[in-house]
Amino acid sequence: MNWYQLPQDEIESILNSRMEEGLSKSEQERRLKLDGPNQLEEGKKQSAILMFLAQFKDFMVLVLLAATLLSGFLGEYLDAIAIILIVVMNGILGFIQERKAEKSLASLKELSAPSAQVLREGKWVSIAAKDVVTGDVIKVKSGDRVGADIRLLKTSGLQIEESALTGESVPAQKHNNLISAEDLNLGDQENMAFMGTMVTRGTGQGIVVATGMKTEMGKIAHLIQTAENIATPLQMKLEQLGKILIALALLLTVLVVLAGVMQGHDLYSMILAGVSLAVAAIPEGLPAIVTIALALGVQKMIRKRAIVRKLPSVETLGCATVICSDKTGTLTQNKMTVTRIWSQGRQWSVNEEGFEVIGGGIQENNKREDKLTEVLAYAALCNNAMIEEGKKGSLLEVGDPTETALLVSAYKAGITKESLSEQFTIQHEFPFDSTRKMMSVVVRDTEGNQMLVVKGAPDVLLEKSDYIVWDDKKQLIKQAHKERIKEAIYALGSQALRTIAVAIRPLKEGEHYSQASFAERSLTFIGLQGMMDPPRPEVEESIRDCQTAGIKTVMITGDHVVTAASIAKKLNMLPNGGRVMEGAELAQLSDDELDKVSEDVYVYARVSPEHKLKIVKSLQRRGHVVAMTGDGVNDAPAIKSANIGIAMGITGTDVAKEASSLVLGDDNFATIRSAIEEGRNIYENIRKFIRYLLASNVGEILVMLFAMIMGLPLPLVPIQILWVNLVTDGLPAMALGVDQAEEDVMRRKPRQAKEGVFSRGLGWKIVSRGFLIGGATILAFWVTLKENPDQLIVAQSVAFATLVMAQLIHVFDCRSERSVFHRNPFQNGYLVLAVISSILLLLVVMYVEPLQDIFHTVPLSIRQWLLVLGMASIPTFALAGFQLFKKEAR
Ligand SMILES: Nc1ncnc2c1ncn2[C@@H]1O[C@H](COP(=O)(O)OP(=O)(O)OP(=O)(O)O)[C@@H](O)[C@H]1O
Ligand SMILES: [Ca+2]
Repeated sequence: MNWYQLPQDEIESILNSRMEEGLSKSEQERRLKLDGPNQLEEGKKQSAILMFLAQFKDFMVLVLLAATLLSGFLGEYLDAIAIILIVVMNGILGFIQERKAEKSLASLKELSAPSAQVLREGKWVSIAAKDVVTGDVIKVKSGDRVGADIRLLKTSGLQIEESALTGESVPAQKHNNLISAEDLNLGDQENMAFMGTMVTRGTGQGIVVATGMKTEMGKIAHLIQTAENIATPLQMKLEQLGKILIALALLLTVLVVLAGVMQGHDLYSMILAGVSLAVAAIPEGLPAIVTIALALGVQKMIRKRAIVRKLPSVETLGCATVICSDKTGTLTQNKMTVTRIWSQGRQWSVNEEGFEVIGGGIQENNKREDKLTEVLAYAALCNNAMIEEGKKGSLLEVGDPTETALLVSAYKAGITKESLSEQFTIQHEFPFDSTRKMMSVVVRDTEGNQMLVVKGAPDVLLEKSDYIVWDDKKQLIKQAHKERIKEAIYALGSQALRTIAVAIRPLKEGEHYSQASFAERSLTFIGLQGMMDPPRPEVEESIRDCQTAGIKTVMITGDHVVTAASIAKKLNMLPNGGRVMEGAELAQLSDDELDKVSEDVYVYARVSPEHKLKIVKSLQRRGHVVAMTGDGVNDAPAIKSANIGIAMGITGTDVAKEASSLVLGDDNFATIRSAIEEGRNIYENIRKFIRYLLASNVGEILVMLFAMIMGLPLPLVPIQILWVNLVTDGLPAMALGVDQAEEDVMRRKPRQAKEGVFSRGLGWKIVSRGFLIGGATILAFWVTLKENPDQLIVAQSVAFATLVMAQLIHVFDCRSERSVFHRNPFQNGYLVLAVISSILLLLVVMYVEPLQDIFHTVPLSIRQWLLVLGMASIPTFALAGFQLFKKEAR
């Protein structure tokens, strides 16, 4: 038996569910326990223990452990145990960092989980797709990803793209009829919808027949294991860089060992020191900290309602040079109110009380004219929204704001859907789509006359009109009429009003069309309604911020040119000399022609979603990094090709969201701005700790190298090197990863997408500060050794303290691209805490007696501490002070 061969009643009885009712909440919960969640199983995750052990698989760590064991056998128990402890602690630190990174990534995935519409005891509710069970009555619409296997029992123009299952990329037409054939393959089961496929058109309802791994998708799921967590470009660059750094660190270490042996140090202690140095100098923590910085930044973005779906886009965000944004709902509030009505050359203004003729001066409040009634009634008839009288005379509105606005204007004249339904029954609907820019219904009145009622974009409707009602008579439309209508459209549009026109066509008995393009022609033009959609208050400032940040903002809208341009002006998006281009013109231009002008266009009006792709491509050819918003199925290609594809969280379809790398939880333009700011900041933070970590490592290596070259004894013992690495690489580096943005991040030009890790002077800063850290430390060591020639341990303690303090001071310098004097050092509380605890740990190993033995330290005198602090300040303040001096001198 196959589901597609069964009639509705049999399916209902097998699954114990009814199409009109759906399941109850308790029944759904029971079945969910029985069948398990409606999810495809993911590949096995690495267990915690394995992840912990993986921290030690590093080659140099193994060498260190081996060398330590050797020294243990040779009787240096204390040293051996201490080294092993530090290595283990290093492993724990790495483990915690990696775990945290993974957890944050997992919670990100959760956020973008899809939902489903199901019937619960007769009421439609939205639930998480993973809670859907067999027997659930479920509904899908254009733009949805199907959440389970469904036997379709009601469909309306439903088309589903099933390439994920069948390989067929042309959408399949679906219906709800019984199919009797045996052994149909999935592609031919036209009354079924399968999990993971995409609805490209129409709507459908049905009963869920399989969930989770039992679905057709589940059966092949092992073939398509999700390969998520792609590394970001920066992570990949760092991985390459990591290899170079390892090689470099090893090379320098070998150099240190060789120089030491040549200077007469004994081979064994040099090797142990060398291996410790290599372990310390290899920045093994870098990838994990990068991930943490990315993940924490992303969580911060979520709090600002920007949900990142693809981690790499966090980096790209900071490089954006153009934002192409929808108008309605993103730049404006999508709260529509009809304020003007035009019909037969007469205009009314609409306010709370009612209608008022403009220009004529005659108050006709509450006295309805037929011309007015027709425009209002037809717009309410061809309408999918609903309004209900709520408490205290307020109106509850459900549906598309454009449509509720039309219901409200009709309501003000006493026309409601209920009163209309006494007169008309709706027989068929051609739903609205942004390409046709209109919607129509076929209605029959009480006398049995059929007619088509259309509402939509006025300029488009006018093109399709052969007649007009003028002087209350239907007549052929003349040029003069058209001029009057165009004037009216222009007048409404320049007041930033969105315009909707209404038209009709009487149908002959039995005349019926299955396609909108045949039905919507030879119309009779009735009138216009103009509605206000105020700009979102925060948008103007965000647009200004973007301009200061070197980012161009472009409006792309399906709305009329004049309306679009006048809103763009209000928002300061349209500079003097900036161009406004219409979709029709855009469609005519070749790619080359468009490239010549796309730089100057700030508003694209009356565009179809398909045009967005053309705009993205052109801007990209001009070298732009493009952020592009969208919500519908046909926005998906543009969202995908944009460098940063942005989907609307509220109005967006599953398809758009899946194509996107960023979802706006509130559909608000201001959120894009915040995301870009955060994206820039995350990248800067990553640069900050790369700079800090690498400069520290360069310093560590150079101390040893200088000592060997100068023929001095070892300035640091292995355990000290390892300790420095553990303490300074851990907390302070992580605290830099969550540092506050510099005040001027949004006043800089966008970063070049191709820029290298070390660009903008970072490489120089690392080398110069590392050199100074190494130099200052060796100087402190040398001075102390001169004073106490036979007390190496004192000089080593001074070197140890100097190296640590130099790094802990330098960490504050890393917070700014300019210099340490530009920022308040106490602003980042985490960093202050990290530094204080590191200093305490330093004091502990220097002043707690049993630890002194292990760490080869002795307490220092005040004079020696002054030396330590003086030397440790040099790397940070010398250059910064010099620069400050230079600036002041200028
Ligand atoms: N529900 C509807 N029924 C009929 N016509 C509509 C409806 N919604 C919008 N229109 C008309 O179609 C035009 C294009 O609408 P579309 O949804 O493509 O873009 P938009 O909402 O105006 O702007 P944006 O693209 O910025 O969201 C509108 O200007 C309006 O005239
Ligand atoms: Ca280090």
